[in-house]
Amino acid sequence: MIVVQNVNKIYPPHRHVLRDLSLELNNGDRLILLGPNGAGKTTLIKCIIGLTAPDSGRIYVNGVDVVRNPNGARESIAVVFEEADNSYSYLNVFDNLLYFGLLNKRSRYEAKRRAEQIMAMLNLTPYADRLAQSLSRGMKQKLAFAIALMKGAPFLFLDEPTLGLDVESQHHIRALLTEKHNWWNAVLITTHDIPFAHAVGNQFVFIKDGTIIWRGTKEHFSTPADLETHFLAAIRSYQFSQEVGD
Ligand SMILES: Nc1ncnc2c1ncn2[C@@H]1O[C@H](COP(=O)(O)OP(=O)(O)OP(=O)(O)O)[C@@H](O)[C@H]1O
Repeated sequence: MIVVQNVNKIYPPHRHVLRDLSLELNNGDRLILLGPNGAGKTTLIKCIIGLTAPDSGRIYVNGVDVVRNPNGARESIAVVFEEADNSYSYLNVFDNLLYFGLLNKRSRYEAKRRAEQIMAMLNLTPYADRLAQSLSRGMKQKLAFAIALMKGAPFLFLDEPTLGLDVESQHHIRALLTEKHNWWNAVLITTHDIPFAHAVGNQFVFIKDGTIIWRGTKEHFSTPADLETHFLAAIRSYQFSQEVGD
């Protein structure tokens, strides 16, 4: 379980990016963070994985205090940032996966088995012998996702996972995220892709100006269009109340 309590983040000198933000990520959650550009989604992820420290508030990852022990907390989270390139360009796809499996203290046999499973799930098997440097942008994005899965962490964070992916690759990632398996306990996803969010998410958090303006479950939206309407209405009413308050 991940607990974020009353987190504030201010980039110097006065950029207040997260404002008293609290949320939980529980086992089984596929939590979608939806928010306009600059809302603070990536900053929130960076705070949770200990890449940047909040100015106030607490964050616990399976009981580990992220500010006091960022490395301990990070062990439990696999992250794929937008347009991530975490692969070794001079290794082929399979060797990249094998390498990261061994790095994460798996036996050679286990790392090989997992790499083969992940390649099959993401339709990367035909590319197993291709050097990472020869892959297209979208394929590199899939490889970054596959490498994150090799970590076998209980929490998976994906920042804009469908950006730049073709329709079939998006389909593979969507299927993998919604299939029943025990590869991770919970996933947190930032995206601007409403159909993807609707297909994958079971929990939704709308964020604007570093504040959570709405949270709820998938039951609120029967279609992607419903989700979009609800999201736009939440953003507009928040703007309205801000203006009234000014
Ligand atoms: N290192 C930094 N120093 C100063 N300001 C920053 C820094 N990183 C981000 N910001 C600012 O903080 C705000 C929130 O950025 P963040 O990347 O968290 O938003 P986001 O919701 O992920 O946006 P997007 O949807 O565009 O990816 C933005 O105004 C951004 O310019």
